[in-house]
Amino acid sequence: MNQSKEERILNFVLQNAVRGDPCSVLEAIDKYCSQKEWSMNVGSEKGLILDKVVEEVSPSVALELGTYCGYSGVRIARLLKAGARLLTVEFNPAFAAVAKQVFEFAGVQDKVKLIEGPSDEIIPQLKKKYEVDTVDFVFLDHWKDRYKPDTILLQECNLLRKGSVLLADNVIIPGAPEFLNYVRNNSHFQCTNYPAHLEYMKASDAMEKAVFLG
Ligand SMILES: O=C(NCCO)c1cc(-c2ccc(F)cc2)cc(O)c1O
Ligand SMILES: [Mg+2]
Repeated sequence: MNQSKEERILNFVLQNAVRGDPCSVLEAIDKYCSQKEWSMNVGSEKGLILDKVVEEVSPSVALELGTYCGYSGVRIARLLKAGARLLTVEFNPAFAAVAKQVFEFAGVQDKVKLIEGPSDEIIPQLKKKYEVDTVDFVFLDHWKDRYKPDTILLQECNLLRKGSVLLADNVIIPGAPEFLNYVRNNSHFQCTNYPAHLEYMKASDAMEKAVFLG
């Protein structure tokens, strides 16, 4: 049966990266997706913005919505302090299967809990089923029309605390206009825009940071 693009990316990692070396996994994915097949990983330019925000927040509990092949999950997990953890949510089972193997190859599997299913079902389970009190950092990179409803749901489930940081990918391409309007016109969020480019392309994109003020 023909391989999927995501399986081709995984195989390139297995053959070109170094087991247990997260940076080599990121480099391999960026090399494959810039030279062979474009794919929707956050990439190295926006990845540096992600790194800086994660280092600034130094989260004990990080949440990622939209795992895909695990590229941003590896980026986040490699920066977590001892004992900190990343919960990452992926709706697509085929993507989740690839991401699981990427996390294991990178050696970050002990810091990462990969949860398969729709974010609107999983978010309300985080406290009781996944033993979360509040989340310190959220990376939004899933379906763009889910950014706003899931931000509201996180608040309704009391998962945000004063200072919780949301970082959203793709607020220009594909775009998340409802989310941008929501957080930018909401007195409970302090927003910052980070202009960049679409991964592996010249087109403009941006990330938006929204700090919850409580
Ligand atoms: O849909 C996305 N993510 C959720 C997947 O479950 C996504 C899409 C794109 C993109 C696609 C097609 C195009 F033409 C331009 C951008 C980029 C991204 O970074 C993304 O995260
Ligand atoms: Mg994205």
